[in-house]
Amino acid sequence: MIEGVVITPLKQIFDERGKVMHMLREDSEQFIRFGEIYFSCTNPGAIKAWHLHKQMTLNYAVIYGEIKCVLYDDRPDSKTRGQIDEYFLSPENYCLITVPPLVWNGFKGLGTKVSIVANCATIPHDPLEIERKSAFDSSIPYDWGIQHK
Ligand SMILES: Cc1cn([C@H]2C[C@H](O)[C@@H](COP(=O)(O)OP(=O)(O)O[C@H]3O[C@H](C)C(=O)[C@H](O)[C@H]3O)O2)c(=O)[nH]c1=O
Repeated sequence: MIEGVVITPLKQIFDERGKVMHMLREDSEQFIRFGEIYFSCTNPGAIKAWHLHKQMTLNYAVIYGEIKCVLYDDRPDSKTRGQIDEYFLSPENYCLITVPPLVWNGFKGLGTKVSIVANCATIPHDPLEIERKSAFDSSIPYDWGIQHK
């Protein structure tokens, strides 16, 4: 796992009316501070990548649909420099993925419906603290196409 990334399994509480999905509480080990929560909705097959936040710690949970979330570490001082990690996130694999600043991240919508990624972030959205690259930028060694094995 990329240095500084934390995966926390999350609880869902079901009853005949529906369910409650946990996400983040102030007494969680992963809680740093509250900046903003927003929901990124991704169409099937769409790729939202690459983003790098210079200051924001991300806390992602996929509350609906399914995404492939990909992380790439190019931090010069990181023990996991050069590593790519893939996570398949959905209510069926319901967890919080905490991503520290300076780790490249992106995701692709899977399945046949819109996917909703909640981000409970440590600072409010600020376009000036985000760096972006095309999903197909050759400086990141990742192919977003489906890999048939
Ligand atoms: C998040 C946000 C976005 N915007 C504007 C900026 C763009 O004009 C437009 C789409 O934003 P963006 O291309 O950044 O959307 P996503 O690719 O879904 O990414 C966003 O959601 C994923 C999960 C990330 O964590 C990104 O950091 C976050 O930016 O909404 C705002 O005006 N306010 C906001 O709070």
